[in-house]
Amino acid sequence: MKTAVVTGASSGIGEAFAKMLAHKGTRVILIARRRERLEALKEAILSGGGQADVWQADLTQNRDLEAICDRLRQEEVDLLVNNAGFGLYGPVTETDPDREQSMIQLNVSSLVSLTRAVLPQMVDRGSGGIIQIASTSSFLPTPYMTAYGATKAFVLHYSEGLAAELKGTGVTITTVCPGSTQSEFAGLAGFRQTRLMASEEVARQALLAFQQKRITLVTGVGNWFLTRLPRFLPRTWMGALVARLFRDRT
Ligand SMILES: NC(=O)C1=CN([C@@H]2O[C@H](COP(=O)(O)OP(=O)(O)OC[C@H]3O[C@@H](n4cnc5c(N)ncnc54)[C@H](OP(=O)(O)O)[C@@H]3O)[C@@H](O)[C@H]2O)C=CC1
Ligand SMILES: N[C@@H](C=O)C(=O)O
Repeated sequence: MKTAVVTGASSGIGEAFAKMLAHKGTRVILIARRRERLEALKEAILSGGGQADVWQADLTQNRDLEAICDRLRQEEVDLLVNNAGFGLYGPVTETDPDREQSMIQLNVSSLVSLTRAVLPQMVDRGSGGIIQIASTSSFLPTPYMTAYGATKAFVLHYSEGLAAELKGTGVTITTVCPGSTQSEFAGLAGFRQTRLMASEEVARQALLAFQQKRITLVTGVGNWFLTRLPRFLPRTWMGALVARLFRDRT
């Protein structure tokens, strides 16, 4: 039986990944802070005949992160879904600096640590891979979600670089860039989203792209066009355009 690790499995896109992977016969290791949510998900998976384990952790806390990385080094991991993340909406001068640091820690540093924890064993075996959850925001400056967009730009560049480094090793990295998706994300970030895709649809497209060894996936045709705009418009225009779209989104 294959083993997949899903961070941020207690809601939204991560929960959808966990359910889908378990349904396909993969054992899933569920990581997030809210233990009761993870235990309920584990029960649902077990009662459907699947296998799941709960590893509760706050991935912004070094002690928790290191403990998870140690456990991962001792597991045979076939797939890591680096999904845990959150956003922060508002003018940079008005957002909470501590929350911003936590976001950078979770969206960037933890993702890198978890990636490094599983990669050596995958390369040694010559199999397995990682799905990294970035965003359509990875491609554009995102005024009013400025730091969030920058964290997701990091995820895209880091992961595409890694994918190229790993060519020929048997290990693949698929970076998934969702647009607005139904989950707890917008409420927690403090803004309104429009034209939402279901979390299940994001997970479904992502698993298919991973299976096809695609390097990058933008979910949805409209989102795909949005991410291509910077090729045709000056970067300063992109910033101004997104500022108009993102202003007054509370
Ligand atoms: N929804 C959207 O519109 C989009 C989302 N994304 C990305 O998708 C990913 C998933 O978000 P989504 O499902 O939408 O949002 P949710 O808020 O529904 O899910 C976020 C998940 O991350 C977990 N998480 C948050 N903080 C921590 C932490 N400190 N330690 C461990 N786990 C944590 C949460 O669990 P818990 O609170 O229990 O710890 C939760 O399971 C994120 O990386 C997000 O940036 C990208 C583009 C668009
Ligand atoms: N790309 C999204 C966030 O990551 C959004 O459109 O809200």
